Amino acid sequence: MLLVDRETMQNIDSYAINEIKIPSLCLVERAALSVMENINLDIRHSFALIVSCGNNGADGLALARNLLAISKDCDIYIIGNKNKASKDFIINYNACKNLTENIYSIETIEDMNFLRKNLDRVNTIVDGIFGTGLNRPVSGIYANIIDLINEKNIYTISIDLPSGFDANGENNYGSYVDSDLIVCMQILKKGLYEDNYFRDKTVVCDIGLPQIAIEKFVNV
Ligand SMILES: NC(=O)C1=CN([C@@H]2O[C@H](COP(=O)(O)OP(=O)(O)OC[C@H]3O[C@@H](n4cnc5c(N)ncnc54)[C@H](O)[C@@H]3O)[C@@H](O)[C@H]2O)[C@@H](O)CC1
Ligand SMILES: [K+]
Repeated sequence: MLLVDRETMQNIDSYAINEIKIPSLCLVERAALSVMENINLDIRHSFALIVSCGNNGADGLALARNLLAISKDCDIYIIGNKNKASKDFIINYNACKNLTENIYSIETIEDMNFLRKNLDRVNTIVDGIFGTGLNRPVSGIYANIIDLINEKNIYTISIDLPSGFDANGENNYGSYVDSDLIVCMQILKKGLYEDNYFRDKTVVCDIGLPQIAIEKFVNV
């Protein structure tokens, strides 16, 4: 079984994008579609997509765009500073803005209260807060939102990793999303494999990272 730690996955992503010149946006789109393929769209009609402004969030917004395209009910909640967002995030954010008015920034206690109330109207949460970019324990509003997701007991799909959970499985990062399903991109992360609880809830999906990029950093 092929496993990677955070640094190796970041090296593979970066080699594929910067050396092989695969557009990052294409990988994000594949990531989003691979999550979509793992959603039972016959029973899941209402979604809360909770994202921060990195590429895990870009995957989440690309998924929102694709769900909106088939007229699914989507509320999008953004945490963090959009001025520092990744370019793939911004591209998908701009498209989402033209597809729905239900996009909310979560910054204040009032925003949190709104989120707490509004989450009750959906039957599915998509967690696009952190993936392999997580490099320190979550705190502040990020921890509060993760705790709220867990409190709600709504079916929750995490993109790549449960947000707050360490890809390397080495550090106890405090709060992390108690996901029902994790759609892990391309290669299983070591931390998920080593965690009995999450391993059984994880599916790994190909997003088009080429074998030569993988073999450069992993003994296959
Ligand atoms: N272009 C790429 O590199 C691709 C990335 N993909 C997705 O993007 C994810 C990685 O994206 P990013 O590297 O942008 O990072 P993330 O989106 O995982 O995290 C966003 C940013 O949060 C910050 N951060 C880390 N720990 C934090 C904490 N505790 N509190 C607050 N902020 C914190 C970091 O600056 C990090 O860059 C993957 O897990 C995957 O879902 C895939 O879509 C494939 C392509
Ligand atoms: K996530």
